[in-house]
Amino acid sequence: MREWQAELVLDARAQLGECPLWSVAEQCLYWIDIAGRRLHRYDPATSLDRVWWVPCEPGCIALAEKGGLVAALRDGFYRFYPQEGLLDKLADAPYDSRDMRFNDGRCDSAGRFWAGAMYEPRTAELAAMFCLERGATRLGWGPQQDLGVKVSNGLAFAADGQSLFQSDTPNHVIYRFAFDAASGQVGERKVFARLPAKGEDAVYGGRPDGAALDAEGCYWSAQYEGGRVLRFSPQGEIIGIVRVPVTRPTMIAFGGADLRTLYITSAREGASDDELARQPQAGGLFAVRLDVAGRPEPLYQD
Ligand SMILES: O=C1O[C@H](CS(=O)(=O)O)[C@@H](O)[C@H](O)[C@H]1O
Repeated sequence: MREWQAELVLDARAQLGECPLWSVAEQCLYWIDIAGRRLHRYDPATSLDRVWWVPCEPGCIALAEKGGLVAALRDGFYRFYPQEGLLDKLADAPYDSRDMRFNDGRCDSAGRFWAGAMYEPRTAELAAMFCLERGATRLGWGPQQDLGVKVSNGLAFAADGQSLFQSDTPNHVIYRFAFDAASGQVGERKVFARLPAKGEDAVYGGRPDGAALDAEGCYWSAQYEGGRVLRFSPQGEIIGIVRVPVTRPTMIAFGGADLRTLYITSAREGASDDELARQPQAGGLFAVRLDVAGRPEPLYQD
């Protein structure tokens, strides 16, 4: 079992840091603070972190081939142009935004933008996954994929375009779906890995939050409330652990010139005052150098 230790690189104190994305073109890391309603751009060369406020919670972002970002905010789909600070709404949210919001999402190899939505009361498995569709005269969300989960998380697309990974955080499970990158069709779902719930295991190791696949096809999953990131083999076995000095790592991204720096976002949300006093770095951005590379993030195709 390989082990690594992540270190703080940005004391951001985000309420709910999420969705880090490495821009190969800009050599910087975009990331978001969902609860803080902010978009961020961290430049490791200067340690500067630029911030933009947005009108409602951003659930996820993706890099766009024509420049800038796309963003799934609670009330809809937007294009964002960092240079101008311009946020342009292109489609309404496909759900009742009073008790649902977008959460984790990313682009597939065909440049489609996928966004999972979570039912915030978490009292039923009502989360769904939506894919943005571009028609000749219409940009909007395709049919929702009712996933039967509470919180859609951990979205990742296999390099061969034939698998889609997704986790259900409160239910401690990671799924792998059959997927067809050419058509965007989502197929049969199978359990990829299950994590012990509180009380089921001597030491609670957290629950599967955001994730990414590395160049060897291994799935790296941030363990919310577990203070670690787990590396799973393609067969779903835990083969590596990154220790994080805060309880709530939320999502990861491979970055740096060689894509061998693992960036980890984290959260303050849900932590007690006592916990925050013991973990003042909660909500920060962490990093660790690895001996395995990630893959460049697919870009959204306008
Ligand atoms: O991605 C997220 O997951 C966390 C974990 S859980 O749903 O509470 O188990 C959640 O708190 C957060 O709001 C969500 O963005």
